[in-house]
Amino acid sequence: MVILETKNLSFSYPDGTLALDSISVTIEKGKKIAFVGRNGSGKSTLFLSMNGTHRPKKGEILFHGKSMKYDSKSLREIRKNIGIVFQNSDDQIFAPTIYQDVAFGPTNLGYPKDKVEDIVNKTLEYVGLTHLKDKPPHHLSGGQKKRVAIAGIVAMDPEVIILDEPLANLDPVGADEVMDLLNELNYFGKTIIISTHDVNLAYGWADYVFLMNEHKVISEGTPEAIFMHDDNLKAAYLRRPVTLEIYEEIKRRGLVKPQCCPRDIPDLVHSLRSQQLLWAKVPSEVKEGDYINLGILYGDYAPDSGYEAANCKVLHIHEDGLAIVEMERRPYRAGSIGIYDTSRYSKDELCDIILRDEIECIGAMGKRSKVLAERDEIYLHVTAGVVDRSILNSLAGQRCLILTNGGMVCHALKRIKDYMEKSGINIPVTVVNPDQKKSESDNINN
Ligand SMILES: Nc1ncnc2c1ncn2[C@@H]1O[C@H](COP(=O)(O)OP(=O)(O)OP(=O)(O)O)[C@@H](O)[C@H]1O
Repeated sequence: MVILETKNLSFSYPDGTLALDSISVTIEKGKKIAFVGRNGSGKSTLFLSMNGTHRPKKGEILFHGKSMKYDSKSLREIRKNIGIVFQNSDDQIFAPTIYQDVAFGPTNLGYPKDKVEDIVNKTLEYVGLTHLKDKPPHHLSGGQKKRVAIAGIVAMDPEVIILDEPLANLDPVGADEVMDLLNELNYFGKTIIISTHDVNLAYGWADYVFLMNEHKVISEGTPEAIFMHDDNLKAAYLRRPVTLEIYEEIKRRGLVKPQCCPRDIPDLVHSLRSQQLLWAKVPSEVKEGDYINLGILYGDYAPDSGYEAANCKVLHIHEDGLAIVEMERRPYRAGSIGIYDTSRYSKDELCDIILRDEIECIGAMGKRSKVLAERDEIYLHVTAGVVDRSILNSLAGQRCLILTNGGMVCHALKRIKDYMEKSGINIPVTVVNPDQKKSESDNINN
């Protein structure tokens, strides 16, 4: 279903600078959309047009199929439903305290005081800023300010959230936290639109990509369709994403399956091709006939087993120290992934599960789970890219546990099941503390 649309949209600034030149885009509801283009290509101007801040010189914008109007009542309605998070958080945050800042939107919408209080408290908890609510925003770090700005928009419960360069000036942990938040919002049905020059982010994250250059959309499509074609990237002065760059290099060496389009590390690992004989550099003490462990490959090697560590027999050592080695199949079971739902958190239960299941790798997704783990001194091995990292670790035989809550439980399960389906590798995965009441009622209903 289309939620937002622009038709032949053109816009020039009062000084005559043309910023948008006949832009026609269609945004599907519930999708993750990235506008990618170099500086000055028109992304920010397009976003400000999409929420009615800029009035187009030509063309129109449609929200739910209705042409945007510019009287104050219509604009208020549009801005409630299409929220923008600016690139620079200081342009967005202005109230004396974080609480007041987040309360600004809902108050302006005319909600009663107790409703505003309820919304702000829930939103601050959601973005993990409750403990800072009475602080002045200018004392916060860049990542915290970004979360306040997002909270201010989320508090109005818009259908579409637009973020201009959401990761600009954030450190890797701050960036991961913001992306976790956006994924969660999208999982609960929000349409998320971002602008970025980061091709890796757009390629790995988006469902659909628009490439912009010189005030125009020059191509659009799935990330695979856009980023596999150098012509597209050249035209927009962009580079190829790193995962594709690595894939192409190892493809040239015949080490991967052809026609893959890896979007993340698990995809890249899965694209590796089986090889029976290969050249390898071996330590000087190794003799012909020895076994050495060269690493881990799986998939084609052992289609019936979940996982395989490839041990290699050294057949011949060449005088330059390189050896021809033959891979031997040594199937092992994959590790496992447990998901612990922290909305039913109990420290004692969690510690029992960690001991009982001999968990080797614990990751936390979402602010609430991280805060609980920190409070109770549960050591977290992974705090970013938690699902992918757990998949990779479980493929290497580890027993992993993901702490998360709410809709992210289903999100993590889905991501792992999608990977299993795509790769044909079976990773045991369960919610280790299921909702008893819900499972009983599910049983009754079934
Ligand atoms: N207030 C303004 N007055 C005049 N020209 C402007 C103004 N704001 C932006 N422009 C011009 O409009 C064009 C599009 O700018 P815009 O900020 O939309 O691009 P962008 O893709 O968001 O860039 P960036 O990636 O640097 O944020 C540029 O040529 C820019 O110089």
